[in-house]
Amino acid sequence: MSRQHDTHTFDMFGDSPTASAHPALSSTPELLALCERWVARGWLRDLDRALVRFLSFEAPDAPALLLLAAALASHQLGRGHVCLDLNATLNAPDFALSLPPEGDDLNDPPPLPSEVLATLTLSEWQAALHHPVLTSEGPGNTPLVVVNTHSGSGTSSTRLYLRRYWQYEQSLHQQIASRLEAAVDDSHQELLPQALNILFDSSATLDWQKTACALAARSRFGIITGGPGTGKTTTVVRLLALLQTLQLAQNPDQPLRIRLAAPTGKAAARLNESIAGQVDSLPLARLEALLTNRVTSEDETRRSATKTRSLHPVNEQFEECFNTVSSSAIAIPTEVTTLHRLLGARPDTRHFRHSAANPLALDVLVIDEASMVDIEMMAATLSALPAHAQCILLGDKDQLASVEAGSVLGDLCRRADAAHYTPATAEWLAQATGQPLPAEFIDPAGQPLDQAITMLRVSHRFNEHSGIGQLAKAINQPGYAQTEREKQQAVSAVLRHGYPDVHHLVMSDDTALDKLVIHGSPSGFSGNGEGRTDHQGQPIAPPTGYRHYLNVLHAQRPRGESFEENPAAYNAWASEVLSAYSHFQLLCALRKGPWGVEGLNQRIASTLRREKLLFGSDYTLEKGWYEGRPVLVTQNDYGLKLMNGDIGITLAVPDPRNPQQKLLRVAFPSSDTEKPIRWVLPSRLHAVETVFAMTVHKSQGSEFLHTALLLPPTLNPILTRELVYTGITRAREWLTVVEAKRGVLNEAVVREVVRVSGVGG
Ligand SMILES: Nc1ncnc2c1ncn2[C@@H]1O[C@H](COP(=O)(O)OP(=O)(O)OP(=O)(O)O)[C@@H](O)[C@H]1O
Repeated sequence: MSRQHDTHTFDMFGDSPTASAHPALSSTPELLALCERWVARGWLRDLDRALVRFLSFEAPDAPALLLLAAALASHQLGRGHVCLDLNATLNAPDFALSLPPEGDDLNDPPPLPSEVLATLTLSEWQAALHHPVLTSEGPGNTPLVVVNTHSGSGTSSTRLYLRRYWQYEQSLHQQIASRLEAAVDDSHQELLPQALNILFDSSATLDWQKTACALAARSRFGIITGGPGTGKTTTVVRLLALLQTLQLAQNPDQPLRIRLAAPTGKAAARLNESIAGQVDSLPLARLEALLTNRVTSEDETRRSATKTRSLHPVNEQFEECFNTVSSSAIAIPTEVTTLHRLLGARPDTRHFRHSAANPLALDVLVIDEASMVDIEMMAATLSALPAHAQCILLGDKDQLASVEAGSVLGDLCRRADAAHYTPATAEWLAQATGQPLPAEFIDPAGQPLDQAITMLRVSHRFNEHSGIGQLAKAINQPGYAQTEREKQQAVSAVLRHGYPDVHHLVMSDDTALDKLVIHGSPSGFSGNGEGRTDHQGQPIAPPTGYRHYLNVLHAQRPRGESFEENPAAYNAWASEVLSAYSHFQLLCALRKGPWGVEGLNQRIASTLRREKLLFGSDYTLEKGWYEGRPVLVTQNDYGLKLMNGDIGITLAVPDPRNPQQKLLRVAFPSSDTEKPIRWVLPSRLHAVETVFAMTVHKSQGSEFLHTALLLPPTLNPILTRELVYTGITRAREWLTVVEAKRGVLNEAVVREVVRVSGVGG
């Protein structure tokens, strides 16, 4: 439902809405009544209504149109938008505001935004936003900020912010701009090409990983973005070795203090694991030799120098603080923390211990999974960085953004596909990396931010024979490169092509979904999914459904010994069950209704019970605890050492007081090699949900051997290109795309999340 707005219906007698306008546009009591109805229906939050009341109390003369805009700006914040975009709202009110929300049956609904705003013009709304007490166009202390922008093509747009979020955006702009302006000390940059050549094998084609390292090393702010398996982690580990080498060339006794962070505990744990593996393969000895040779030759030429410079492995105190690899002078950290911990979250306040007034003690900060960092956290983090520090963001710009307000990485990387490197950057890169840049990536009008971003473009996990990789590529083609129709055709072509790792399932009846969740529907893959090998020639386990982990659970249960007598046997069993669970995961877009997590969880539990894979009454299957119940942790619990996103499986173990009886315990994997399983009493778990079905939002940062992405039969504002992309890229080896009704996928892939903000634009 989109309509064009012009000023032709503008009231010739002034800025008030036309006579046919909805009464809530011109009367504050009517507007408050409308807000009440929207709140009662769950369309607005209490908070949104409270804001309107507060503003109308502070400024009784405020026009209803302004109050409405404030209510909607607050509503948009709750949906992840930093501000209200008036143009987008008027063009497609219900879509822009995602109303009615998911799960509303539309029985006797209150007026839809499209009805309320039907006669309103942009200029009427803009005019109503001028108010001396409530709004300003920037600095000041009004609760709201109006930002008008004019593009070169003559179009104007208006955004309304709650002041706090405008300030976050300003702070982010300033922080990034000042970091981009400040040059990194490059007195030892002549080492750069040599160190890069040690870290990267020579390549006949352009090595974007090498480019990324070079660019990130010359700036105090850098972004490395790329899809799954493009080597973000590999690159950043090499980058850290590079930065440390350049630093030690400058000052052998003062290694860089490097910290690694991620937005969630789960993401931090994942990076932790992959970094530890990657650091071992670094050519540290060759980098050290480069430094030592250099020190020696310098000393020879500068015979007058009194201080002999040599490389020492870093001292113990440094190691302890920064958890670095110790055997080398080139200290690379291996421990990843959450941003909350890094900044020093304090209970009951949104302020952190570290801020501009008390900056972090570090020289380099790497933030992984940066697409999940919201604007408030990003602004707080950049403010807490010392001026000299380098900040590097890693992430996939095309993934869904954080659930909180702001899509900072996506916004900053809007121009990353075409790179836009200036000729000066291209020349510098050619010298540093020995690789000339193709002309298509060079743009004399490139902006400073463009020069600090590298997009990794080659997936080392999905090659051209991988349907998962090809589908991700087809979905992600930038809008300027093709029409919507072309994108839909490209996506359909991948699905029709018959790639061995992708199964497209259009549900004709209910049994298809049941078969999928039980068996994984291997017959949907060529050769029943048998006989595939990975790039190292290792066999890939065929696609499975939930029967697999439940079979492991029942077949491998330790017999004869109690938990206390042989904890190792129970730990081994739980590890096998957890590993088998990671072979399959059903993802869906929605939370509510039969196609949402809630309905699907009930349905799948009943199906598995019918199959005699789960046992328990209906009640316990839906809500209670039963053996085999997989649960997802939805909030960090530092006491239990469980992180938001962790998955555990409920297992029955003999009761030590009466071994004939069973007790339920939830088994979670742990990184502690001594205690590989964390056994938790169900009663201690307060923030968990059953996870036979998981929303795509919750799946971010996780991967499953076989991922099935289920799309509901009708379109919904949640169904977008980013959601489909994020869902399919959770698949490591097997992907089933399930359409409850043919055509929904095609519609979804051409709908972009339009996160509204002024970041990056
Ligand atoms: N230049 C390369 N040549 C060959 N293999 C590579 C290269 N870079 C990365 N890889 C391999 O590709 C796989 C994925 O790399 P990596 O984990 O660094 O990617 P990523 O982008 O961080 O992945 P994710 O999306 O899971 O976060 C790893 O097995 C890694 O060893």
